[in-house]
Amino acid sequence: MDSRQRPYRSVLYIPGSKDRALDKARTLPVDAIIFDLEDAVSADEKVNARETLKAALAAGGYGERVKIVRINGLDTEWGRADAEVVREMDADVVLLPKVNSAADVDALAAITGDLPIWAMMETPRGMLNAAEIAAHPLMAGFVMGTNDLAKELQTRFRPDRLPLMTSLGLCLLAAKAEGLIVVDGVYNAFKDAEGLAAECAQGRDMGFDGKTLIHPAQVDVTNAAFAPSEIEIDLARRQIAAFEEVEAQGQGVAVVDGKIVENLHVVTAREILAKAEAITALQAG
Ligand SMILES: CC(C)(COP(=O)(O)OP(=O)(O)OC[C@H]1O[C@@H](n2cnc3c(N)ncnc32)[C@H](O)[C@@H]1OP(=O)(O)O)[C@@H](O)C(=O)NCCC(=O)NCCSC(=O)C[C@H](O)C(=O)O
Ligand SMILES: [Mg+2]
Repeated sequence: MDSRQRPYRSVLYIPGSKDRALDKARTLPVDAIIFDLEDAVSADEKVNARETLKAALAAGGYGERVKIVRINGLDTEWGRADAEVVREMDADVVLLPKVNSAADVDALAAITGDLPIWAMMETPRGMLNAAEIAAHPLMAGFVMGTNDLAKELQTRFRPDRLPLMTSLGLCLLAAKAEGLIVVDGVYNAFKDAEGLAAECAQGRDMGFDGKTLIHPAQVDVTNAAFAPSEIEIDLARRQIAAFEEVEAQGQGVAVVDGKIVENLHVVTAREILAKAEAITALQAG
């Protein structure tokens, strides 16, 4: 599957120390999993969690889901050993928390070699350096850490997320400029499906590929929000057909539902259809 079309609608955090959750994830319809060794694991459990997670990944059963391991920061007592163990794990990606600069990414790459790296974008300095972090040759994805960001920026929670908009926008710009995957932060109230749906819709409108999740109850809402809707698929098909018709007559502009359709709109329409097909293929596989 073309990595740009690969769905990342739902990216579920699982504490690396919790056997039941590690097992449950094998049955959940998520596009990717973040196996966490950082904030979801208490200090007392950190060392054991590494071995628990290594064994779970070796046992397999996660199918097509992208396997991302979030290590502790390299400035902590666990980070270096985590990074060394990730090299021996069956992981697709290593996720580095609290990335401040491209130098932080270099330091991880010196341990993990050519394993693709994703960055937690969750510090004020990371926001200011988002472009250089995104441009690192091993960087493949950004994850918004909206809890840490809110803490560092001393913001208040607002349903419209106005206090976080500058940060979300900076990371989206940097990620899109480099062709990275970029997924939105978590919605903490995991029993509030309505609030989650509203935040997913906002994230989708802004251009995020998907959302990070903390509980299985959040999966269906998120998968639906970040998949092309039937209305979008139908419009994309009609736009392509209308454009091909006028193009055959030597013209460059079609009109669909009273709106112009030019070549650039057809590019978007084709991406929507490709994303829908990729989701269908993933669900079938
Ligand atoms: C929030 C939770 C502590 C709730 O756990 P629990 O009380 O066990 O929930 P339930 O009883 O409703 O669970 C039902 C079953 O689902 C499984 N489960 C629960 N959570 C997960 C999960 N995340 N992945 C897979 N499976 C899960 C339970 O084991 C039950 O299974 P079963 O018994 O077999 O039916 C808990 O959901 C949790 O710990 N969530 C993850 C929290 C987490 O990862 N936090 C760190 C990431 S958030 C963050 O750090 C973002 C960023 O850095 C930032 O700064 O913003
Ligand atoms: Mg965080």
